[in-house]
Amino acid sequence: MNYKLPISDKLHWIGVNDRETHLFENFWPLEKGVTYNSYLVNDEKIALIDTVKFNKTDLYLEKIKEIIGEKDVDFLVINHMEPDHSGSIAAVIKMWPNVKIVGNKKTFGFLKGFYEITDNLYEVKEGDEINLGYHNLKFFITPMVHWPETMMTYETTDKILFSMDAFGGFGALDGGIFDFEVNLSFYEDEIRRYYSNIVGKYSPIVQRTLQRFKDVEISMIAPTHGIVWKESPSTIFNYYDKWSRFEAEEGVVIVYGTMYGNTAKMADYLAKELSRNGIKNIKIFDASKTHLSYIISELWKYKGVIIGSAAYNTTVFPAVEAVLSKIENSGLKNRYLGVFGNKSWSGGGVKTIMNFAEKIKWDFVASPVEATYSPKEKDYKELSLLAKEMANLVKNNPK
Ligand SMILES: Cc1cc2nc3c(=O)[nH]c(=O)nc-3n(C[C@H](O)[C@H](O)[C@H](O)COP(=O)(O)O)c2cc1C
Repeated sequence: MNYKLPISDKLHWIGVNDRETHLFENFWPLEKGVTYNSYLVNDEKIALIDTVKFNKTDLYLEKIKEIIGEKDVDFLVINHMEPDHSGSIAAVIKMWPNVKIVGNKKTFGFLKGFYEITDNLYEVKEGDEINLGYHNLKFFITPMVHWPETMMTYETTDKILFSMDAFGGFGALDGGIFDFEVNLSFYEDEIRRYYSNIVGKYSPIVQRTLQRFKDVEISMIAPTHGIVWKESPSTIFNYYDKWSRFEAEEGVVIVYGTMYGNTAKMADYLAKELSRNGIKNIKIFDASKTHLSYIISELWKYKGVIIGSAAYNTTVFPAVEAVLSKIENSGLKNRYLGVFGNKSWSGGGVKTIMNFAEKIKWDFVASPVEATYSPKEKDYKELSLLAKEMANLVKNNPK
């Protein structure tokens, strides 16, 4: 069986699709799977760039042998030690015991910690190069994008950036591996879901890292998940630039938690009023129904956010609490925030969201609207005001 899928003369994509795993990092839904991308440089010297998760090791080794036959692997470059990429390192060493393990100082702490691997280490520092023949690898140390040991490998002859998790996304590859071979809208959404949930917390560092690459010519971006950007690497580079600056589009996301539907009624009313005020991109999410990763992804896209909750044991509804906690942890900035909710006695939902609002320091819009038992005429009037003010702000003030 021929697994070869060259991406240029001597360079092969030897990634694998994983459609069995339900949850990435045992938390993020993988409705359409994920890839673990690895690359093989079959030059005078042979190098692997990153490996794959342990559940795909056999297939991975088979792919390498299919291309290099009985030859030896000279270098294994480890851009990132997260186990979905480092999970086959031990198997590679077992198969090709002379392989030199290329990483930075921090990489080797992880390598010993996870796998007790301490031999044949080849340490690289910022700007170091390894010549393989035609291809030449240069290393950029990029700590905290999104782990301490992360680095990127730049191939200087053909100007290819092996960017590890940066620029990657969820979604298995169903045939095409390049940007020009696939329906991009699906992958772009999944790249934003990946960015916002996995990398987004480190946005200020991502932004500084992007600046370092501003003057580096890049003809292809080859990440460790998802598609390879060959036709238009600037597209994904510009998305990352925008997302890491928290720049957002005109639109409003409404997230709510409800038990018996009264808070949902308020959410629908808000959406109708936003629409009446000219907002076209309105996304409503029941926090119990939609996994928070999809909600966070939309929050990263749109300027306006309205969060509502029924009171629940003196606090906010649990599914909304999870969203608030994730937003706070992600460090998302520069959004407009409206708040609403429902109670039958002490309240607690709106109060908890207001505490969150104080901490998060987004621009607060109108007064919070809290109904009792169910929304009444007075509450609807207040919701109309909130929607109107939100619509004006997101339409007129770029974020
Ligand atoms: C398990 C549970 C806990 C609740 N805790 C509170 C509470 O602490 N304070 C309060 O005012 N209402 C509380 N309520 C009442 C609801 O918040 C209230 O009836 C609200 O109108 C429900 O909105 P919903 O129809 O959107 O679910 C609780 C209801 C349930 C079922």
